[in-house]
Amino acid sequence: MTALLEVEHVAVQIGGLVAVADLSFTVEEGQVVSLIGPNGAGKTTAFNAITGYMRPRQGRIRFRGQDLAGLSPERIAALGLVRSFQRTSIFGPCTVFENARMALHLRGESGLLGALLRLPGMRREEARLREEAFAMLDFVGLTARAEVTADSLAYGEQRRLGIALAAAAAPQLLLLDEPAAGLNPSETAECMALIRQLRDRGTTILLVEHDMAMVMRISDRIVVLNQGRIIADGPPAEIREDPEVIRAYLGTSREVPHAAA
Ligand SMILES: Nc1ncnc2c1ncn2[C@@H]1O[C@H](COP(=O)(O)OP(=O)(O)OP(=O)(O)O)[C@@H](O)[C@H]1O
Repeated sequence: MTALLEVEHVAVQIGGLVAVADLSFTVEEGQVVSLIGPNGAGKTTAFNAITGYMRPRQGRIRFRGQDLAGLSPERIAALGLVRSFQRTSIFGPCTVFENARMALHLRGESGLLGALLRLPGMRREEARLREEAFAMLDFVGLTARAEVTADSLAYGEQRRLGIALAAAAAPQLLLLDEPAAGLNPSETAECMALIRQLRDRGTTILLVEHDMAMVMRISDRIVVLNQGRIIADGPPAEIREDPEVIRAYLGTSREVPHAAA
């Protein structure tokens, strides 16, 4: 069976610097795959290449068998490959509910313009979107916060809303860039539960994350990058014991870190 995402010998250059030297890995449908590595390893660059924000100098990226070369980020998102950003894409002055509803509109089913003009038939559509927006907020545990402005949410709540907004597009593959960054342990646990729920609903997840405890617990597979190259690819139990991974993270020390980096 073809993998959902196939990355083959991808290299990305930024100015004179080779940010990703030779990257090959696959993501199978239904899995949570984590891309990890020390600072500057090339993880964000890999995300940028996969989602069309940067053009690889060489190599091939295929999603559901389709070559993504030359496609814009919007086109790639429309194919079902969506990313969330390290800084969330929520709109602070709007309410949490309005953010959710906007994300559903942007998914493009009803058309924002039609909704704004309140064309005939749009009322029923609007009621359906409203219901769906509340279902989405319920899914991420933010129903009670629906009417507050997004910028008054606690940090962990903002991150959950950010994931919900990316998930609103009902992507087949969701790329999450450090979803647990800055979260406390209980917020991290909530974030992890949310990722599992998304996976259980049929969304495949590719994750960049520094919190190793989370990565070890949530991943089906871990791909380890160091200086733009893959040094290991396997299940968590294998990665934890891999001598090259241990060296990359800790120099001569013995263990891959368990706590947040
Ligand atoms: N806009 C840029 N201009 C110049 N160099 C860049 C730029 N973005 C990334 N780099 C360089 O490319 C390499 C890979 O960076 P990248 O951000 O992909 O790493 P990362 O693994 O995501 O790191 P981190 O964990 O710190 O986010 C690094 O050497 C970095 O300094």
